[in-house]
Amino acid sequence: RSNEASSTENDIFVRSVRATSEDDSVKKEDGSTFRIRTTVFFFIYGFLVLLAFIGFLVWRLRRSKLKAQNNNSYVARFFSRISSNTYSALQNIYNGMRDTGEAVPEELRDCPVHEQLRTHYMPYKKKYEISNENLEKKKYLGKGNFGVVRMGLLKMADPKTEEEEKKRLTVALKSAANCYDITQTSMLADELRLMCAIGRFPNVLALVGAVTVELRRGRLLIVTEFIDCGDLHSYLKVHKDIFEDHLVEDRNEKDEPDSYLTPLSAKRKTYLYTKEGGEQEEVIKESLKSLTTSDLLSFGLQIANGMQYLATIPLVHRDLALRNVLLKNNKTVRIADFGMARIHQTSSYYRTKKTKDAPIPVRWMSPEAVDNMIFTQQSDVWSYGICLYELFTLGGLPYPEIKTDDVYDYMKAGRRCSQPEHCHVELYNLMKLCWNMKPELRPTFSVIVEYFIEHMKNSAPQLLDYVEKMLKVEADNQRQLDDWIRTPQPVS
Ligand SMILES: Nc1ncnc2c1ncn2[C@@H]1O[C@H](COP(=O)(O)OP(=O)(O)OP(=O)(O)O)[C@@H](O)[C@H]1O
Repeated sequence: RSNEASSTENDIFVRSVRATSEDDSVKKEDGSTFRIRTTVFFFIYGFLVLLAFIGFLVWRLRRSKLKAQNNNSYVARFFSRISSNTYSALQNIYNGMRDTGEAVPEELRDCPVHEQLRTHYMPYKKKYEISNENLEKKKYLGKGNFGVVRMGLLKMADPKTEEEEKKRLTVALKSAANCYDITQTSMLADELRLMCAIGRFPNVLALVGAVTVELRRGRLLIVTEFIDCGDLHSYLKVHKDIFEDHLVEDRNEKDEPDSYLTPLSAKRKTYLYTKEGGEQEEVIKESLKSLTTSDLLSFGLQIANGMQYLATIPLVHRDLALRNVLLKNNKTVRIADFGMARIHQTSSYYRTKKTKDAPIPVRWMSPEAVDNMIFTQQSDVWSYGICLYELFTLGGLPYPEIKTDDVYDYMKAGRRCSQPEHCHVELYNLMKLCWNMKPELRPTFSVIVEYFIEHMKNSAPQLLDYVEKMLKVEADNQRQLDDWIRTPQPVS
């Protein structure tokens, strides 16, 4: 039995050995199948990756070929569309803008800048050049007589830190509506030279820089600060319904003359800055959803302030109207649009535009400017008086009851716009001074600013302080624009 038992154990042993060797051979078989499968898998995978890579290379190659073709056809289109005359005209504009380094001759120094524009003494300053790569074009903002304006983002030219690298400045980009139109490009180039000469001032739209490298191909871009709330005229019209009149009968000084400047005026009014309980009101709410007489007063002073600066250059604006004054969300304003179309008034371009689509704005123009199209600081002062009328009627049309064709005869006959409802009599008196038939008897912008300051010192001193503070902040902001265009200095 013991022999039987041991033979059974041997059998089991032999079986188990046989089984183990069978398992091994199965495992070996499995292993090699696995290896074959893996190799095939990697081979197919690698082949697919290779195919994809080749596909990508072919795509890149075709794309760059297409691009080159497009560029060539753009250049071909450009050269086929422009005649050699146009090309040399663009070359002339380009040359005319360059700084020759010559000093302005004595006799030209006090000439209005529009005169100086005809010479090469008012050059484009190279420090304003911006690399196209640092600009990103954004949405369309509007179109003027000869230019198209878009919003853009500007990258710092020479960022010093990671934070500066990421920063972007929102700007406005102005280009010619049709870059093959020599008149438009030349107006744009003149506007750029003019803006270089104007420099920076809180109530005047500031130049940030320009892209001029492709000017000989008709491409010129003026980069200005972005003023976010549109033009002042539209703002007043839209916000008419929320307007609050701060002008009240003066209850405190009944025995005093009606006005310190015009003692015989019928009404004595002052601006109210206290609530019922005697609590002090904010002079101006920064929110655009609030519009009061104080805001109108502040806008009037700011426009006069900007015009006073332009007059010192000396620059005649020629198209001063609230539609050409831009508003920022902190309620500061910028005079924009320096009347380039008017300088080119002799060109047929100007005439077709102004007679067909944009008639001469006779309601804003002084009689002598309508008569002979001669613009001076005094004709700007007349237009400023009209701006005051627009302000205090909340965007009302000057001479509303008169047809455009009859306006000239109406003002020639000595008739003027009537006193707006929300306007202090002293400010209406100022308007009438601006509308003197004799240009030499109208106040200068310096006198207008002084008049305003005097008026505010007497009736709204808090407001005067407030406006002065706002303008200091704006001057600082404009100074910082240089940081965006400052290019890396070569290491000495
Ligand atoms: N710096 C800016 N910031 C924000 N918007 C602007 C700026 N400049 C212009 N715009 C917008 O673009 C529009 C067109 O401006 P642009 O100065 O070209 O034309 P315009 O004043 O209507 O006409 P023109 O210069 O031909 O007399 C303006 O009405 C304004 O709404």
